[in-house]
Amino acid sequence: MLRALRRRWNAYKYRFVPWLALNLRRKRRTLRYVPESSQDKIISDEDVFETLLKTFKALFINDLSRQAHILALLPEIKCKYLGLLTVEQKQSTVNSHNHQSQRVLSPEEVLFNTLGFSITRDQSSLVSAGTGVFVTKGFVPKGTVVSMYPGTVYRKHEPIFFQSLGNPFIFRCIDGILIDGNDKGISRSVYRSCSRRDRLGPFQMSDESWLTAALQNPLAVGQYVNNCSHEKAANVCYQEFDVPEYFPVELKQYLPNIVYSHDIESHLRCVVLVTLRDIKQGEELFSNYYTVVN
Ligand SMILES: C[S@@+](CC[C@H](N)C(=O)[O-])C[C@H]1O[C@@H](n2cnc3c(N)ncnc32)[C@H](O)[C@@H]1O
Repeated sequence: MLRALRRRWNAYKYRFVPWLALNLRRKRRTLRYVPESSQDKIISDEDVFETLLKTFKALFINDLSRQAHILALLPEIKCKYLGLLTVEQKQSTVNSHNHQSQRVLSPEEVLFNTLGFSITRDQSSLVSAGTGVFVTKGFVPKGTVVSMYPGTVYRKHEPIFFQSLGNPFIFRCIDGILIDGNDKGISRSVYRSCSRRDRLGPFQMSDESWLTAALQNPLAVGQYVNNCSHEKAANVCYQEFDVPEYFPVELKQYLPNIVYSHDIESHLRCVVLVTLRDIKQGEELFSNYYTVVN
C-alpha cells in the first residue's frame, strides 16, 4: 500500500506546483536556463527541415506501393520520386505495374539507412519511470534531430481541460501552445478525429500511426522520453519547429501533429528533440522537462 502510494507520488510530483516551487532552487542541475526564447534553438530551422525532408522522402520511396493513389493523381510527384530511386529500385518498380515487387524495409530500417540510427520505446533504465526511448542501433552525433513529439496542437484558450486530467503527456511550448501526446483515452480520440477531418482526398495531412504499435514515422516517440535526474543528465532537448507552407503535400502524411482547430490561420507547430551530445547505441534519451526562459 505504502509502496504503491510512493510510486504514484513519484510519478505525480512533477506536476504538483508547490513541489516544483520548493525544488526549483535545489534542482538547479536538472533545470535548463535559456536567456531568451529566441536563443532556445540548438540547430537552425533549416537543419530541422532538411532532416525531416530527407527522412520523410526515404519513407515515401520505401512505401511507393502504398502511395499508388497519390502517384496516379499527381504524375509530377511520380516523376519526382522515380528520379530519386536507385537503379535497383527503378527496375523492380518498372518490372511491376503495381509496384508489388519493390523490397519494402521497415520504417526503423529506413531511419537507420537515412540518418544512421534507429530508436525505440522500451522499459526505462530508471526505476519506476515506466517506458523510455533508447537508441537501439547506430550512433547519433551532437546536434541531430533524434525524435519528434507527436500529438494534437492546442493554441492558447482552446479547450483542453478534459484531455489534460491526469495526463502527463502535455508539452507546453514557450509561446503557450500545448501539444497533447497521449496515445490513450480522450486524447487519442481527439487526435484521430482531427486527423481524419483534415484529410484532403487521398492526401493525409498527418500521421496517425503513432497511436498504434506500427509506426509509419519511427521518429514519433518523443512523448515517451523521460526527464533527466541527478544520475542521468539530459542528452536531448526540445526544439519548436513551425512547418513551412512549402512543405511537400505528399510528405505531410508523416507529420505526427495536427491542429485542434482551424479558427486561427497559422503554421503547424511541431516539436523535435535534438541531441545535446553524441549518443551511442543502447543509451536512453533524457530531456529536461523544466526549461526556464529568462
Ligand atoms: C511524458 S511521460 C514519459 C513516459 C512515461 N515514462 C511512460 O511510461 O508513460 C512523463 C511521466 O514519466 C515519468 N517520468 C519521467 N521522467 C521520470 C524520472 N526521471 N523519474 C521517474 N519518473 C519519470 C513520470 O511518471 C512522468 O509523469
